[in-house]
Amino acid sequence: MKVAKFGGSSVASAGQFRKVAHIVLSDEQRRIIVVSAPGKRFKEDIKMTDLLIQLANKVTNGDSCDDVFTAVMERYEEIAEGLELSSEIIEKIKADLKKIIDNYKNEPERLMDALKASGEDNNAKLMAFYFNHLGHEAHYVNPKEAGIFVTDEPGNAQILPESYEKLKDLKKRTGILVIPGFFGYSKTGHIVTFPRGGSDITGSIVAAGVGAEVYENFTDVDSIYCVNPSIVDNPRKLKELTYREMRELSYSGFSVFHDEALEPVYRAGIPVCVKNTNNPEAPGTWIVAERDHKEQPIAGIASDTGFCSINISKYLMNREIGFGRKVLQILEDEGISYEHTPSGIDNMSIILRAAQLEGEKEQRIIDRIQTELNVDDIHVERNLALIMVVGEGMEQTVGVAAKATMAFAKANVNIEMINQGSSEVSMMFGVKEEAVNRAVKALYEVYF
Ligand SMILES: Nc1ncnc2c1ncn2[C@@H]1O[C@H](COP(=O)(O)OP(=O)(O)O)[C@@H](O)[C@H]1O
Ligand SMILES: N[C@@H](CC(=O)OP(=O)(O)O)C(=O)O
Repeated sequence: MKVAKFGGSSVASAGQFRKVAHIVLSDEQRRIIVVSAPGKRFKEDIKMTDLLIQLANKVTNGDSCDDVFTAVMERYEEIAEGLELSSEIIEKIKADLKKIIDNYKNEPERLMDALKASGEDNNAKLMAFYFNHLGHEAHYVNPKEAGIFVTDEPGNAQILPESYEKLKDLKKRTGILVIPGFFGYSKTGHIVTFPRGGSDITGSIVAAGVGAEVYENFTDVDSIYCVNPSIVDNPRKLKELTYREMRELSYSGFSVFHDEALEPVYRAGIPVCVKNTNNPEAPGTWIVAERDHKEQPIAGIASDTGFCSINISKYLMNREIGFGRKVLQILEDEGISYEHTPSGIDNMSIILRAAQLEGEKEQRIIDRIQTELNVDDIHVERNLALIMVVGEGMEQTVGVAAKATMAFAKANVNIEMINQGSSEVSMMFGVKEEAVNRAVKALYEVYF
């Protein structure tokens, strides 16, 4: 049995629905499919999830929301009409949306999650309806019925382990099962969404639950490339990646696959195949436990912007037992997660996503570190980008770092910080945001 997830771009229009049906029906092992909400049809288009977020915000703020409601409905109408489906399904979707707004209009967090989830939920209903219309047995399966139980953290759900036992029952069912991605149910029965891009997570959970032979992740590119194709034209395609490599790369900027989607399939030993809905004949990229890395020690280069660094100096910091813990405790008190903490004898830097450090919070943290730890200097450096060079062969290959520093020098990029050694498969470089694409291109030249 195969579990196939179709991303937003794969289910964005009637034409894309047809391609999905063709792919699913061409292999009888593709028994369970997970769908996202309609994604972008063209570059400037708005994803359904973003429309639904706008809708939730308007309802919460008491603003008129007729325009966004209409825009949401138009997306489904366009798909249903293009597939020549009866209007009955559209009426159901409209009624469902109205009910959500009515039920949760005074609970902003629940409203947001329920509306976000409705994007995938209604698309799954539409997809199952389409298969039926084509004369095939297909069933929409709600995540509660499937057994996807999650923590009650709105917008940030995590799977509860007991889900896996219940998910096994899906194997007994007949026909094509269509499950909406992106959300599960809390133990108290509330809809809770995964982080953005989380339909990949649903697909992985379902694949692990039913012990699928493969988890196929259908998207809009022929493969995973060794570098983001919007930075380098026509980069090298990757045939294979290990789970470890993919986790590091997706966490650090390869948005094609969600980093949290690897854990369930990794634990269950299920290979992932990333494929293109628009070109299903292409072999795609396999994510597996091990790969032969002799020929290609470096798998990829990922990058992301929007980081900052809290730089702290204190003379004799090295003698002060517990200094690092106290700094991190202050961040924990403020609910802040950090990425890296490079340190020297009298210095420590904490690198984190800049969006977490805004307004009063920033000042409060600086004041606390200053007064409670009596530091000599503390300042925040903004506009940082992180670049991650990732590869299983990195440890056994001499000169990986040297190649990178040479490439940076040639491209006139100043390295703000380096972190190597804590992960066996990656090396991190911090650079100024304005230099990041130049730096990535230079790295691509030396490694590929
Ligand atoms: N290294 C990479 N390899 C392939 N695609 C990448 C990479 N890094 C970023 N991407 C982007 O990921 C996109 C696919 O992911 P996403 O937009 O989430 O698709 P979907 O609509 O299938 O969920 C690609 O169109 C591409 O722009
Ligand atoms: N629709 C959700 C979840 C998701 O996974 O979407 P996509 O498959 O388009 O990345 C989002 O936009 O975040």
